[in-house]
Amino acid sequence: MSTETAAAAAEVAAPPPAGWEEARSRVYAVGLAAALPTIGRSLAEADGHTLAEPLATRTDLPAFPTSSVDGWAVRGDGPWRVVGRVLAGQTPPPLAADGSTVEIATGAMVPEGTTAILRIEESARTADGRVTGTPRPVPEWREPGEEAYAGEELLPAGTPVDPAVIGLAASCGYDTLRVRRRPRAALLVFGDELLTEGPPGAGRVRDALGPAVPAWLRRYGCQVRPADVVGPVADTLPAHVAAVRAALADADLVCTTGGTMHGPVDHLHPTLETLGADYVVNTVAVRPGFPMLLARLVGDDGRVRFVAGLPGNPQSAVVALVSLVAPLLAGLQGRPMPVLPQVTLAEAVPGRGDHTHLALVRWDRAAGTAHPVRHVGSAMLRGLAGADGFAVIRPGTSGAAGDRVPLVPLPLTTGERAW
Ligand SMILES: Nc1nc2c(c(=O)[nH]1)N[C@H]1C(S)=C(S)[C@@H](COP(=O)(O)OP(=O)(O)OC[C@H]3O[C@@H](n4cnc5c(N)ncnc54)[C@H](O)[C@@H]3O)O[C@H]1N2
Ligand code: MOO
Repeated sequence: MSTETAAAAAEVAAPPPAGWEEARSRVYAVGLAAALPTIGRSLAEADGHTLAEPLATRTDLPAFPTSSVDGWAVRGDGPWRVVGRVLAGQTPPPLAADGSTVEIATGAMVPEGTTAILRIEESARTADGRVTGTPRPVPEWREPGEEAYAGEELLPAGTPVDPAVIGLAASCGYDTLRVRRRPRAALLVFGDELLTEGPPGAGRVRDALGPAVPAWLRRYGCQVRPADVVGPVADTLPAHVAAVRAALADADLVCTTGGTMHGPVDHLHPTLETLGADYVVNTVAVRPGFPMLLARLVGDDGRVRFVAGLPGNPQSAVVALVSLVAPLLAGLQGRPMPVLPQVTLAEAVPGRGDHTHLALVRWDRAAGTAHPVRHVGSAMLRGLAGADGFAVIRPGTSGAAGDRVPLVPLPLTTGERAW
């Protein structure tokens, strides 16, 4: 069979593209089925991981009755005779007699027998040194279990570990957390036309994905070491096979850029076939980004790894990241499927026939509105650099101003789009 005939036959045999939402759910499900192993991490090293078990408090919170003010812990009616002092960190003896008091510091354990705490600034001393004053009617201490009872589940498994979670875990008595190992990702850049430095010209373009994709992957929780970014890989099948095989040795997810189509030097599909990969998704009915794919490989050790084929057009590669890679990584980390916020279109956005249209927009969070940006060709990155995400225009529809549509946010952190 000639090359042309073989390519034509492959086209005919190719399965239809997956719908965008169907592709996302399928990818999430295979990610969750291959969720990464759980490990113990000290609280200092847990940021960015995912809880593998629910967070349940190890004691009542607070663990003991705790004074919330500086003042006097009193028993019975005043004036009160001072019998001691209790500071934070101490275990006080009981207040045994009516008419007695101990000086107490904020955070100190309230002695048994205390009937009220009088604030220092609302107290006075008699000539013989006794304490007088009127305690406020509301208790000035925190009762054990007021925040949570011992054993109570505070956060479910699958919760991303952030500074607030770390602080809560510490206050509940944890030294380490059971978390999912963070995904290890690698990036292979394909394309002999790519320059890795200097201005583009004379048929050659700058590699825009080698520098950018690792940063996007890190924002989705991946570890990507500098040595995990390789390219441009020579446009030959043996070079592609060797590069993907080497990257798979360590990575849970290998992303590739370019070569997803069936052009004369597009070697990704033959590479996947050579390596015995199964397609989870092979093309998605979305514009831009149609030729994106996700394939799964099971190693001799039973370990499941993934190859995400990002199209070469730079904006399309980012569409593939938000469409396939984000749900895959959520599954691998044991997190819930990302829920897409709803936004109101500030202007009309055209549909793309029977394909989903992902349209770059700036998201005004205060107003809940999405504003289409300019310079959004799939080969362009100018619009992306001023956008917060993609408005989702469903197949067979177009977006009118005022329509409510889902938004796929870019994984930007606070302050990265300050207008
Ligand atoms: N006959 C057809 N040709 C194409 C179709 C089609 O349906 N029929 N689809 C087009 C679409 S849509 C896309 S997207 C691209 C995807 O192609 P590949 O994934 O095979 O990517 P390449 O051909 O390697 O590159 C496409 C384009 O992007 C530039 N590129 C590649 N890598 C980078 C990089 N790292 N940084 C910057 N720019 C990059 C490359 O130079 C090309 O201009 O296929 C269409 N063709
Ligand atoms: O799908 Mo391509 O990604 O439209 O440029």
